[in-house]
Amino acid sequence: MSDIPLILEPEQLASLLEHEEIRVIDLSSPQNYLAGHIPGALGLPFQALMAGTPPAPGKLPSIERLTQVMQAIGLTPDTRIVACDDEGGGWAGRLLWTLEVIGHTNYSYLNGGMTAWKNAGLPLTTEDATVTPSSITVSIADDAPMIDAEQIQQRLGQNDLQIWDARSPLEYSGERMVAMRGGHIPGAINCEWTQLMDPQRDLRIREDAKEFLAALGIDGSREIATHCQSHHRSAFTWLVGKSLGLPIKAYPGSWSEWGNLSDTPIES
Ligand SMILES: O=S(=O)([O-])[S-]
Repeated sequence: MSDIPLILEPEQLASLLEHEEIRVIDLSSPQNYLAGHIPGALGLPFQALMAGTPPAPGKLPSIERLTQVMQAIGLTPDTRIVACDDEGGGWAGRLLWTLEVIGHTNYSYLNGGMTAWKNAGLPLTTEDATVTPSSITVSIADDAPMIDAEQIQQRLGQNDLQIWDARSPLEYSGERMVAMRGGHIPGAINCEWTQLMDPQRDLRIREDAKEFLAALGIDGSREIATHCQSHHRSAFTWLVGKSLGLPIKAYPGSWSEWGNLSDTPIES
């Protein structure tokens, strides 16, 4: 299973579905999942992956809760997780980022998610998937791709960290306020997450993503920290950066933390 690419096309996944180690996890809305999913795919509500508590609901849940979630999806070290969703990769990215955080790098993303799967005319089922829970224990990897507010503050001005803000231009400028304070982290580059999806190719990752990002100044010459409001949109931008081989981490506290602290530096 080790030769399966990170970014998997629908036809490639279709040919792998019979393999025991493959586990497709669908983070589509519950309605969309129930209406039809990939045979054998298990539905996972995104809330399972978020702390969910104010002011920064996008932080990681407790390690106990993460362990329960990973056991419930039957994760073992040999399980190849393939994540998909119905929105172009935000929640699927959040699952894959979480797996990377716990050191489980055996995963793929279904490129274009359920949009691409359905438009390829591949089979759907409404039958519930059954999974035998595992007894895996989970811990945070030493090299987890995570950065916190304090670490970002320490590195501001050192010129070795590039902030990639995946929110909308209005959130970035501060005209749209969804925290106590509006604006962006000083020096952050704004590249809204959906710009990395190709609507002409069923929301697959755009083929020129590397050049597109480099033209904006996100070229991997510095370590990248990506964030949004609650590390949902930025889970997709993390995944895109990862798929391009860029040195990228995510800031799960995101703007819901940074913009609600009174002493963090802000540009608007
Ligand atoms: O986390 S979020 O910015 O998508 S609300």
